[in-house]
Amino acid sequence: MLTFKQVHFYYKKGQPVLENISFTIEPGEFVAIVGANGCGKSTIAKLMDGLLLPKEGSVELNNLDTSKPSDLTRIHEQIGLVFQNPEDQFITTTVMDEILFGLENIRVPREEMLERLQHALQAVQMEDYLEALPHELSGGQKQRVAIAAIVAMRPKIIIFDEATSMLDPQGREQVISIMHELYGQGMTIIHITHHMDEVLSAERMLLIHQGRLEFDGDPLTFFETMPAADYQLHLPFAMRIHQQLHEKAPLTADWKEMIRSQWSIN
Ligand SMILES: Nc1ncnc2c1ncn2[C@@H]1O[C@H](COP(=O)(O)OP(=O)(O)OP(=O)(O)O)[C@@H](O)[C@H]1O
Repeated sequence: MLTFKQVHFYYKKGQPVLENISFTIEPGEFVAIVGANGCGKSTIAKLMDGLLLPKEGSVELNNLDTSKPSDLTRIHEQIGLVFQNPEDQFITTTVMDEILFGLENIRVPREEMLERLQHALQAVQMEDYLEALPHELSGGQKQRVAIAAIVAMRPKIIIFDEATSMLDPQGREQVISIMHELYGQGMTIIHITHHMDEVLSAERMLLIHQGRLEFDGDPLTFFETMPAADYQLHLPFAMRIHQQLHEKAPLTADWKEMIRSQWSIN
């Protein structure tokens, strides 16, 4: 369980970025975090991981507190971060070394390393690229290797911080599908994104607006009932089309079903 309790944060005193943010994410949830540029989404990701500390309030992961230095190692073991630019994450020369590097750091036994390596590459469908050089891969493949390196560490939570934003539509779809695979296996997925079509694939959406948590709930409900444009958010494509066809008509159950089935949401 990941809990933000009345979190306040600023980089410069007198210029608050986050004010009184409280929410709890249960194990196995798929949560999208959205909001306009600069609203504080990446700051939230860094607070979750203990890279930043709240100025007031607390961030706790399974009774571990990010403000306690003695808790940080165990917090880092449980949270993996995937960033927008996978190249920022690469340290070594081959795909295999990239994944083994993290495992060596946390002293995983050799036999288990091979099993984790195989499983992680399978999860992102990159088994055939063991000896490939990460820098020579396509953008989508690089991102999948970055995800494999995190998956191999077996975190409980993976935060994807705009991890699809540099990818073409096919690459985005692959990454979203990997998120759903991991979610299906019980992992907690936190997806920070500007793509509202992707938000519909989450079961819950947190909207940050002017430093505050403005909405916490079902994404479809948000787009049906709240003025997305007021928060600098686009309507998802399917809902835009529906709105143009049936100006202001409420979404029918079968339309909702169709939108959900696009992402195989149950
Ligand atoms: N290291 C820093 N020092 C000072 N200000 C910062 C720092 N990092 C971020 N900020 C500021 O804090 C605010 C929130 O930034 P953050 O990166 O969390 O927003 P975001 O919602 O992730 O933005 P985007 O959608 O553009 O990626 C912004 O005004 C940003 O300029």
